[in-house]
Amino acid sequence: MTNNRPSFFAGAEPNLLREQFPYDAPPLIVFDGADVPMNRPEDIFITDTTFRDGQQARTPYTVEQITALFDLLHRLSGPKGVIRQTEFFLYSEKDRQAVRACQEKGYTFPEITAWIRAVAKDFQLVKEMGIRETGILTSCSDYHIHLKLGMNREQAMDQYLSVVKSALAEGIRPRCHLEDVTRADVFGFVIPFVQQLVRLSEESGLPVKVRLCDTMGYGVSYPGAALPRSVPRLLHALRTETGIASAQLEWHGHNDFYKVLTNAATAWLYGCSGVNGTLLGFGERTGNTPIEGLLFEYMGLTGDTSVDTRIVTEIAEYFERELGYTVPPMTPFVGKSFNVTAAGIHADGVIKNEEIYNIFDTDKLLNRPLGVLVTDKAGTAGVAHWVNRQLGLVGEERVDKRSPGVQAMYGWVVCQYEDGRTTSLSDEELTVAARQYLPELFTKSR
Ligand SMILES: CC(C)C(=O)C(=O)O
Repeated sequence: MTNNRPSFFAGAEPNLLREQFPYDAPPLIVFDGADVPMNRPEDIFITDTTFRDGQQARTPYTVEQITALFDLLHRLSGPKGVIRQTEFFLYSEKDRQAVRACQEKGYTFPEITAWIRAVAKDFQLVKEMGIRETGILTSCSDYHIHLKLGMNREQAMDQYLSVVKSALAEGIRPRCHLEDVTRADVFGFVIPFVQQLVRLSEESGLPVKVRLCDTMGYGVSYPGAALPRSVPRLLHALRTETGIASAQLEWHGHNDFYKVLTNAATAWLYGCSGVNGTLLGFGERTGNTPIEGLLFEYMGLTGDTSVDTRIVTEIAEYFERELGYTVPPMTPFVGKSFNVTAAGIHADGVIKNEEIYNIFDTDKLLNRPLGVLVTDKAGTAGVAHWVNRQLGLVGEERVDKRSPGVQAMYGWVVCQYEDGRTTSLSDEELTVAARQYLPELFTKSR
C-alpha cells in the first residue's frame, strides 16, 4: 500500500452507484453540468479481439479458420497497419498452434498479442512464444471487486499491481483490461490504479497499456453526462489526472444499449488512440464494436483511403461460406439488404441517380452494387431498375418504367402478392417473368 492513496480507498462496503444503476429500472444517464473538450490523438487505429472476446461468444474456430481470418485481417489492415494488433488465447495446445501458424506468416500487422490468466506460468508462455504484449484482467468496479472477487479495493489494487510487476519483470508489456470501468468509482479506484500504472511504466521503460472495458455497454457519448458513464469524461479524467499517453489507452465496448460504435468513435475523439473491435461484431452477449463499422468511421475521421475496403465483403462471405453464419440482412456494410431499396418511389430516384439512395459508391468500395428488391411496393420503376441491372442494360438499351412490357411484368408482380405472398421475389422468378413479358430482351442476338 503506497501512502498517496486516498483515505476512502479501502472502504469495506461496495459502492454500487445506485443513483445511476438502480437495477430494477433501466440505468440512468445523469447530467451534472460539467463539460470537457475534445482531444483527438494524432495517431488513431483499430485493435482486434475476434479470437478472444469474439471467440468467447461463438463456437471456437479451428486453426485453419483462425489463420484464414488472420490473413483477411492482415489484408484489411493495409500498408499503414490500421488494424494494429489482434489478441489470442494461449490456454490450450490448439490456441498455441493457431498463434504459431499466424506468427509463421511474418506479418507486421496486426501484431499478435496474448490474453492470459494472471499467473507466473502464463507469463512464461507469453515469453516463450515471442509475444511482447499480453492482456490481463484487472476488473475495476465494486460489482467485480467486492461482489465477484470478494475483495476490497486495496486488495484488488495490490493483486493487480503485483501481476503487472511480474509481467514487466519478464520484459512483457502488460495491457490491463479495466473490466466494467463504466460502472466503477472513477476517482475512488480507477484513477489511483492508473496513476500507479503510469508510475510503473516510467520506472520500467515499458508502457503499460490500459484498456477501458465498457463491459455492460453502459458508456454514453455525451460530454455532459456524469461519471462513470460518460466516455468523454472518463477519458478526460484519465488523461488529466494520471498523465497517461493516448497511445497507452484503448477502448473496448459492448452493444447492450446500441451505442457500441458511437462510444468507440467518441473514445477516439476524446483521447484514446486504440479502439478495439471484432469482425462482424461477434462478442459477449450483444457483441463488440464491429471492425467494419470502425473502419468506415476511421476513414471518415482521418480521410485515410489506404485500406482496401472490399476485403470487408470477402470477410462476410467467408463467415457465410466457411462458418455457416447468416449475416443479419440489415447489418450495415455487410448484410444482404444494406444497400437494397424496395419501395417504388425510391427505385424511381435510383433510376435517376443512384446517389440519391446509396450511402456511397458501394460497388467500388465494397463490391456491392446498389440493389432494388422487387415486391408489389417496388412499382414499375423498381421492375425497370431490376431488369436493367440484371441484364446489364445501359444507355439506349435500358427499358423504361412506362414500357408496356415493364407494366405487364409489374402487373404479374402485383398478382403474386394478391394471392397472399409475403416474401420478396427471387432473381430466378423475376427472370422467368421477364422472359415472358419482355421476350425481345432475350433474343439470340442479345
Ligand atoms: C473480460 C473483459 C476483459 C472484457 O472483455 C470486457 O470487460 O468486456
